[in-house]
Amino acid sequence: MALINEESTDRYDLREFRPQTDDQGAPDATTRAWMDAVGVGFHEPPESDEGAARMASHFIADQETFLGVYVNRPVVGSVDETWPAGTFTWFPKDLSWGDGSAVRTQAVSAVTVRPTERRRGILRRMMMHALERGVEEGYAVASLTASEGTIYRRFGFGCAIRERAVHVRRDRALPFLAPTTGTVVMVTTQWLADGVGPEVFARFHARTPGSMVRNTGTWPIVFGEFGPDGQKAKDVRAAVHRPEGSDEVDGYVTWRVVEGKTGEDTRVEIVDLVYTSDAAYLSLWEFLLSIDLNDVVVYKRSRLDDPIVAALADARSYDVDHEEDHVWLRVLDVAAVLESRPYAADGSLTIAVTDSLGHASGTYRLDVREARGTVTRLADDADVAGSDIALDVADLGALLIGSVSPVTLAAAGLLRAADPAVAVLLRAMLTPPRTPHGITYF
Ligand SMILES: CC(=O)SCCNC(=O)CCNC(=O)[C@H](O)C(C)(C)COP(=O)(O)OP(=O)(O)OC[C@H]1O[C@@H](n2cnc3c(N)ncnc32)[C@H](O)[C@@H]1OP(=O)(O)O
Repeated sequence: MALINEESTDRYDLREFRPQTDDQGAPDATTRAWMDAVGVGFHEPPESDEGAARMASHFIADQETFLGVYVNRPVVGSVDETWPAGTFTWFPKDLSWGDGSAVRTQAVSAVTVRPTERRRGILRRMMMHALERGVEEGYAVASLTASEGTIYRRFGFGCAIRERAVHVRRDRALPFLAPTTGTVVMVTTQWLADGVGPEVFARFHARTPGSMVRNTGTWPIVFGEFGPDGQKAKDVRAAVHRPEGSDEVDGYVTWRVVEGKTGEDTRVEIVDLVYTSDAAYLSLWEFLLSIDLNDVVVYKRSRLDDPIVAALADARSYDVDHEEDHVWLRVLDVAAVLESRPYAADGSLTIAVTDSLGHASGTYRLDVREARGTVTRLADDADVAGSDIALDVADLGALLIGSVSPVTLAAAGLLRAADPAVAVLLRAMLTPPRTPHGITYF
């Protein structure tokens, strides 16, 4: 397809800035224009003034850095006079290794380019700038959740964790094959939001490989304070689980019931399911499946190895509707990220990393003793032929959480192992403390 607008090297101006609000809490003109442009990119209606003020306060709380790409000499009357043609943001976000430790990632979001300016290199320019700034700011890894599956590999991102949208038919699900323990009670969403909910999430995050901390703006949505449309969500309900004989909440669920039209299922849709024990996860599912006057329980953030399948009276009541990529990781500093994660087995191997953008290129030696890794940079270039393992930086990102196996990547032709046993060793070393589960989009 021909470019809609003529190519011109000085057509654009890239600007980096922090979101700002005035005395009344309203976003300043530059911030508001950036937000409106993001809305255009994602086909969302403009925010009300109240919604825009709330969102701007969240961006500031999350320490976001905005990029805007502006059209120089805009045509009179065009939106280019106020809105950037390209938008991009990054901010710090911890990724949990599941043993209580985490690595700070450069989280990337709100990537949009206006349709009239697409495929003219605006995304590439913003990404190059952001990753260079990420290196300057000391990030070992960048992260994102993607709108499409084929955009980000070219920039060195690999899909490190996948997720499933599932539904469970109620009529064949219960009783579970093994009895559950503890108690489930309904609570108000306000009570959860006031402290218990975020506190339970913090414990989930610490013990769950692949969990990412939440944006400030995620909390009001999971507790029904606002729906995705910015209006109060009156239909969100909540329940918590406590272990037998304990006052401490070890899991919660929020959900809404969506009534089916004639001939359609009525659905219990899980909004947020957060657990700090297997018992809590199981009991909350059992509770949801026991709610009368509906046909299915729907969950969009299921992990690949879901224990509910084994627990159900009839495992065929569980169906996967869709599976796709969840969190993508882009290694910026190989030594720092590999030294930040725990390991499940000792071992030593050399790894050659190719990176078309250069940030992670090199040959490295990873030595793991007593669950901690030490990385030595052996060469600036990737010694592909002389190393135990050779792979692209995107595939190193894919391996990081331990959800994707090096043996699988070798079978896919993406990882070269001098000896197949080395891929098996690396798989054992990278085994996460428990099944990775990401439940947070950003
Ligand atoms: C983390 C997030 O925010 S995910 C959200 C991403 N945004 C969206 O999906 C909103 C709708 N889409 C858009 O706004 C734009 O089309 C974008 C942001 C996806 C792409 O912006 P553009 O400025 O057109 O991309 P740009 O011209 O810089 O292209 C860079 C490269 O990506 C490729 N590319 C661009 N868009 C896509 C796409 N949708 N799918 C696959 N490849 C793509 C280009 O072919 C180009 O490849 P090359 O450099 O290897 O030759």
